[in-house]
Amino acid sequence: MKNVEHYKKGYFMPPAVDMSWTQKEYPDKAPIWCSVDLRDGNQALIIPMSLEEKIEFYKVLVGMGFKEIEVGFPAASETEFEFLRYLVDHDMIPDDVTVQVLTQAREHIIRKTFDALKGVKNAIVHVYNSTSFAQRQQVFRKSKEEIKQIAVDGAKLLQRLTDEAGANFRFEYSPESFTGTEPEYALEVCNAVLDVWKPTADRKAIINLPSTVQMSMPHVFASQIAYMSQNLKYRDNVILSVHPHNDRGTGVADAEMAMLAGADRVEGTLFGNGERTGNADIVTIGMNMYALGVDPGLDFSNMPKLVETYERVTRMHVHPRQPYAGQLVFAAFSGSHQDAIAKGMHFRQENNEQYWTCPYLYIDPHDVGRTYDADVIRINSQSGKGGVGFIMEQNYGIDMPKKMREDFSYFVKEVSDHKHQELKPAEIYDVFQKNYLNAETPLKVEDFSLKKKGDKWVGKVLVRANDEEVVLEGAGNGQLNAVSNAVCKAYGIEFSNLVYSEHDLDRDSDSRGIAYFGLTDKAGHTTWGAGVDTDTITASIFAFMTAINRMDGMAQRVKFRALKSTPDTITAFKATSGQH
Ligand SMILES: CC(=O)SCCNC(=O)CCNC(=O)[C@H](O)C(C)(C)COP(=O)(O)OP(=O)(O)OC[C@H]1O[C@@H](n2cnc3c(N)ncnc32)[C@H](O)[C@@H]1OP(=O)(O)O
Ligand SMILES: CC(C)C(=O)C(=O)O
Ligand SMILES: [Mg+2]
Repeated sequence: MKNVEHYKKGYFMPPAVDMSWTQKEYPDKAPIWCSVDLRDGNQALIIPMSLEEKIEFYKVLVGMGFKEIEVGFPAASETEFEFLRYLVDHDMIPDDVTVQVLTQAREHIIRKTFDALKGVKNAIVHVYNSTSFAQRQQVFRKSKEEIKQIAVDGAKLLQRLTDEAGANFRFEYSPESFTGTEPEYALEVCNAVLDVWKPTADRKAIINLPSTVQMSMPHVFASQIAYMSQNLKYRDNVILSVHPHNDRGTGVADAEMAMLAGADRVEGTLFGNGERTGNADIVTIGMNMYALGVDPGLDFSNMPKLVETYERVTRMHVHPRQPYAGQLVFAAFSGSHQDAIAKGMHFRQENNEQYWTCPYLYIDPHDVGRTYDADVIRINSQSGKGGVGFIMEQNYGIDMPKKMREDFSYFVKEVSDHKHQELKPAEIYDVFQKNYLNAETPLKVEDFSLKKKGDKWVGKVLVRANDEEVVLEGAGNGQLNAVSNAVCKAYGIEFSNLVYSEHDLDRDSDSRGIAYFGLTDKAGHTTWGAGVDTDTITASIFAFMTAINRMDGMAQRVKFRALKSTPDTITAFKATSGQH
């Protein structure tokens, strides 16, 4: 980067302050939140929101529990002015909600703002002027005294117009570009404004310190806030507010550390919309508190709806990796993550855990209206048996033996790898069905019969092989054993390490069961099969035959042996079948 010598820090360190706030781990209560979506967020949009869009967004903010909402800059445009009038005329400001309006510290702008406020019961009039070194030097070309005077004059006019209106509006002052302002000077200006307003316990004033342009690391911003908090006049009657932007990508951290350092209030927007890189994201700040067990006092429980409305009315997009809200923020594609999540979910169920401790998921996706099925475990070529097994269990109630899951996961991986895409649950089930379920080649079970003779079972299986029908017969200690012996003897099959399990497919209305078989051949290769039927023994035979069919060299073996029964044998079998 060839121009690095063009840069140096643009902020000023505050004089030494009490830094004991650095010992706090996290804010232990929610701040007063103020949404500036409809003002700072709106002024940063390519196409600012229309009246209808602002109304819809406003309703969402009220519904979430915001008690202070900056509804606009009424002097900026007709839409901004009309929006506030609409809220007043349609009685849309609940008694416990205070609307806030922003104005420059200029007389005609302030007067226009007060025109918009007629009839409003609870309002915060927010006045600002820039105080930074750069703005004093380049924009205003005024001395520190002259800049302070702009603030004082603005403060006086707010007081006068409020008195004239017989209103009880509250006031907020922002030394805009605070982060580029010498802290001692910012303090001097804010104290001068407070001397005009003389805030009381009944009518507190808000001093709002913006990182209009973020310039430092969060601990520097927080120490500037600590300095202001510890030195402001009328401190008990001042609500100290912060308004971080995100130029360095640490808007959230600025807000969080500022709260530790003394801030009582946070201005920000949903999903961090706002000028340039945005404002502090209130969703993330609030959810960060929630995840540490502190109630943020705002309702984020239907995040998908929040995202949908936000994207529609602002025409902005929530990034898939946006904390708590992005499409992919709960998704685990990688095998080891999926395995741990699936085990974590089981552990939670089994142990009735009070606290959320599931690996890889910072919060329970359900708490923000997300689902495990669609949002958490997602399958691609990076996935493993844990994730694939979880999907099959969650979506289809299929709980394969552990080793079968592993075998299955390689099929799934291969399909995903070749298609070069994510596989949805239905596609994963399709892979299962094609590879494991009721396989009918080279041997198709057409019927079977089982009879007890003494302490043995005799099994007869009618199979179709090479397009011929053949009745196979065998005996064994159990029913399956009899069938297995019949088939293995006929085709000279040997296997060991038989794995068997079965369970109900409880999601099925016709109460079908599923059975699984794993067989290991002489070369040590294990093949798996599954069978589904309303009858357990039938399901088991299908599973067994699928595993047999999938053994190495079965097709050649069946072809080579070319077994077939006489028509008489088949007729005789059919006459006695259906007795299982
Ligand atoms: C960091 C922030 O987000 S601050 C909020 C920024 N948001 C907006 O500006 C959106 C709404 N603003 C607007 O629509 C317009 O700026 C208006 C209607 C408010 C004012 O419009 P205009 O008067 O035409 O223009 P503009 O805002 O550029 O005014 C510049 C003048 O105001 C002065 N000024 C700017 N801000 C302030 C302030 N906060 N207090 C006092 N004077 C100010 C400038 O020094 C400049 O003075 P000059 O005319 O002597 O050179
Ligand atoms: C008006 C002020 C508070 C502002 O938006 C900023 O400085 O970012
Ligand atoms: Mg701002």
